[in-house]
Amino acid sequence: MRIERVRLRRISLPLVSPFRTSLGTEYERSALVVQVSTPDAEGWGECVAGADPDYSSEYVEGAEDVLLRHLVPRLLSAETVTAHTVGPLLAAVKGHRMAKAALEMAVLDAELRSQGLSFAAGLGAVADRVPSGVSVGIMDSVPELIDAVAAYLAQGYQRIKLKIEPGWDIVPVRAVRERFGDDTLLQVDANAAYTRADTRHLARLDAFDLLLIEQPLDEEDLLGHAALARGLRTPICLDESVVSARSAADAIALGACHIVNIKPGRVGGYLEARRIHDLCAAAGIPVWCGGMLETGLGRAGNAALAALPNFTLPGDVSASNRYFATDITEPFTLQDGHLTVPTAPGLGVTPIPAALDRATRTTTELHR
Ligand SMILES: CSCC[C@@H](NC(=O)CCC(=O)O)C(=O)O
Ligand SMILES: [Mg+2]
Repeated sequence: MRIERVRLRRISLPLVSPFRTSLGTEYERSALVVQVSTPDAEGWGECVAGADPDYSSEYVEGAEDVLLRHLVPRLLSAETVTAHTVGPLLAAVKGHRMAKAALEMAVLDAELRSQGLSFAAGLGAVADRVPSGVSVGIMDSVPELIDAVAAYLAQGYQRIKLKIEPGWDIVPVRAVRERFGDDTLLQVDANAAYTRADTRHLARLDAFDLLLIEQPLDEEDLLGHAALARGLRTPICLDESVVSARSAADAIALGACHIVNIKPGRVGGYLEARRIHDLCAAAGIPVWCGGMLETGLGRAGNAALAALPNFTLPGDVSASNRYFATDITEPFTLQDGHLTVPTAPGLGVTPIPAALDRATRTTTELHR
């Protein structure tokens, strides 16, 4: 395909409620929407980098800059581009995986739309709906947490993930386990808030029959996670540490994880996400689809990805209203605790122009 034009929209969507993690509190979602125009189809992508470089080194202004000055020009000057050649075309630019992922996602969307193929068909989905888990932030009190979890379970969510940090871990997890019983699927996510010195403290979480403990230590501390895995019964899951198939293979070889949270934006795109899925399947490592508070665009791609065969644990692919009162696409809604995998060509969704305009703060366009 020949890329004629790329349009970047910086958007902002208010969150329905503050989302607090060990990294801080978010009140609105800043993101970048990428629109790629080709003679055959338009393609849409979403950059998941947040407002601040706290989850990873990427942040929305930095992603916008590297897209405009280094990544998009490389695609506009190429004679033809396919989703599979985006990676090699951009390889000379080091890092910036979330920015690259957004561009590859838009090219993949345009390519699949022009072929009349859905993301699900293009990626190899084997299910037409996926179970939805939900991520629950750190709250001001245990009663407030209990009320929030009760509401999510009443909506049908299949799995509860609790954000934890030192000072908010054992007590809230015990309260949720005791209030909602042993059958509730429960896991925690520390966003790297602990250190190797916390092993004995984290081992106290073994009492609560958790599915996993997500990213307890620093993203670069694979040996620390391997040591922690030897000290705990609860499986270790990595998120921030896994940025590519290579890093997934290294983490598995070192015994640093039993489970992997796959996020297409974090690993450089849906194609690398599939490579990680396949590598984990070969190693007997189950995976699930993580979330980065995506709009309906990323949510659509993630629902398709989560339908691949080795995504055997409920992911953070929630309904749109978990975060947004109004999404920029038709909202994803929970049906019996599941999201339906889109079947229309490409992502299967497109932004609603009025909603996209309302969310747009700036628009920048680059042409061939
Ligand atoms: C720092 S908040 C974004 C990253 C976080 N994501 C979630 O907790 C799920 C967010 C979602 O439901 O999209 C994670 O570390 O897994
Ligand atoms: Mg996480």
